[in-house]
Amino acid sequence: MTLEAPSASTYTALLALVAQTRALMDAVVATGADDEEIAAVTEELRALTERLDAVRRPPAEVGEPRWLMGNAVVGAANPFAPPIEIEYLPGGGVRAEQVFRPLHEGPPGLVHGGVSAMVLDHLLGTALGAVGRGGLTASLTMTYRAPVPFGTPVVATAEYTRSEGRKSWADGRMALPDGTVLVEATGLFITPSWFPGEL
Ligand SMILES: CCCCCCCCCCCCCCCC(=O)SCCNC(=O)CCNC(=O)[C@H](O)C(C)(C)COP(=O)(O)OP(=O)(O)OC[C@H]1O[C@@H](n2cnc3c(N)ncnc32)[C@H](O)[C@@H]1OP(=O)(O)O
Repeated sequence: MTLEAPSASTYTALLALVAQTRALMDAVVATGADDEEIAAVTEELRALTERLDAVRRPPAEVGEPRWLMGNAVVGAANPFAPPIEIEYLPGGGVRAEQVFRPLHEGPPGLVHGGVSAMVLDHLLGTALGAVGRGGLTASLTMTYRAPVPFGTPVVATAEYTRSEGRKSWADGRMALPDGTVLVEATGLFITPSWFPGEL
């Protein structure tokens, strides 16, 4: 069964809910509230969680209108997503600029290496999707050259490099706006034999 896209008003309401939830997550990471206040907020959150949980939707299939809304990197409906907005470059390849937050912390004051890998994995996959070579990540190799800061813009780019049958490769990197490379990634993606190949 195809899941319809949400109406414009539901979409707008959902974006507001997600933005508020992201703000909540940031506040939780940084809070210095005492135990009584933490317990009181937890109770309020329990009630809110029950209200939303009472109306669940089934997960979307690949290519359906909602299929990337729950995505952990770009999902409009996913508070965990940084979120990343991807730009398709005219000469091929993709680009995304983002400011990471304390929510993405690994070593104190720096972005977690797994978060960098998650973002670059998605960007590599999108670069391949853009040239009709969509697939699942089979392997991802990361090279961490310098720490990724939060609170300041970071630019990620990726592009298709080559294919052999169902296997395709892409390269990507994260850099400071002045071009200083922080992290590099190369990935092998495989179009599963079950995938019809049309999005
Ligand atoms: C579904 C499409 C979506 C399209 C979307 C496009 C839009 C884009 C937007 C979203 C962008 C998201 C980007 C994030 C993408 C993830 O996060 S995907 C989630 C993480 N990855 C997974 O869950 C994948 C789990 N693994 C699998 O499902 C299966 O192992 C795979 C990768 C589909 C391969 O299975 P298979 O097709 O049965 O592979 P198989 O026939 O055994 O092997 C085929 C060939 O690949 C080689 N191979 C297989 N696995 C490996 C490996 N790990 N390493 C090296 N070589 C390997 C084999 O040796 C063989 O080589 P040849 O003999 O042909 O030379």
